[in-house]
Amino acid sequence: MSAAREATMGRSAPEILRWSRDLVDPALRVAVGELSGEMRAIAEYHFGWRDAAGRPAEAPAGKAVRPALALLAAEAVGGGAADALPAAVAVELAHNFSLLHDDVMDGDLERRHRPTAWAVFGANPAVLAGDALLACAVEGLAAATVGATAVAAFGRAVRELVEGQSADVSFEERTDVTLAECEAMAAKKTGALIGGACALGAIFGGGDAERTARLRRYGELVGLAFQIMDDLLGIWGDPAVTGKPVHSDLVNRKKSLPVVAALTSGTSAGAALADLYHRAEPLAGADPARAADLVERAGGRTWAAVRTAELLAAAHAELAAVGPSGGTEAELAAMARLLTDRDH
Ligand SMILES: CC(C)=CCC/C(C)=C/CC/C(C)=C/COP(=O)(O)OP(=O)(O)O
Repeated sequence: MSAAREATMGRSAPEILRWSRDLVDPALRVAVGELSGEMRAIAEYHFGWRDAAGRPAEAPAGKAVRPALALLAAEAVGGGAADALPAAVAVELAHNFSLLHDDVMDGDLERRHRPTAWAVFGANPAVLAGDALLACAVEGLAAATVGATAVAAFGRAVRELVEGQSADVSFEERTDVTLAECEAMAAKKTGALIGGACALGAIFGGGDAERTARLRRYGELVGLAFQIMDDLLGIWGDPAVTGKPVHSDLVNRKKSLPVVAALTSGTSAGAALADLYHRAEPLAGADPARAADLVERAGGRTWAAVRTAELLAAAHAELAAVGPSGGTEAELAAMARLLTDRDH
């Protein structure tokens, strides 16, 4: 490890995100710059680098947690962050592919405090821009020298992400979703790419199969806890901070984890929530606020806190078994805390 790197050990999670962004942003812009015409305009709008008219902008960007985890995972196995740049760029491109598609599928009009890309450019162009980002990610990985293992890890993460999204969509039509099914869905929809970011970082950092698998597992566990937090924000998040409408998941009757925990709680509040969720008419007026209250009273929020603590403990055990080099164990632990205790 370089002397410069040794001097930066023990950083806070916000410092890590800033460090990662400084490293990754230029490479991400180059990758997106490979796109042409409308695909590029949409991608640059979505990333916050341009406005809808194509003028340079500095709109609120995503948190970029996946690239930071990829860089830290490379360091955890004794490699350099710079070695893992292609991994960091690939996972951020794949993440944004999924957001572009997700907004179309959900009909969401706002993301990161701005109109969604599809609301500005149309659904078909936004879907294609997402596809183009995914293709860029594969191109970038293929151009790096680590070979088939990295491409396979990336393919697995994206396949599981899509499988998770498919399960999520299928839940919309069901009234009997179990908590175990919901967790399995979230583990794929969100855990797989966060686990994939850690695995890819480890591969690019020269990690062996065992440490790579442990870092993947760490990411999957943290990713599931991250989704639980995301679900809490979808119910109780402050729209001014999240950049999403108030009670967004409840308005759409999303079967998020705290909601399914409440629905399957066997409590009278859970039964009242089921009546509200499963009736024919959409939630309107005071319904979403009432649903939020019922989730709370049925124990959905308490379940989320207990499960998050369990997942973090399991994640830290994986991390300890990796025996990360330098101070990366503390830094990965700091990232896990930031991901699961956040307001946006
Ligand atoms: C195939 C397909 C359409 C899949 C959709 C999968 C999907 C949208 C999963 C949700 C994952 C998630 C918590 C996103 C927010 O990430 P974040 O908080 O890191 O977002 P940011 O980049 O805005 O910070």
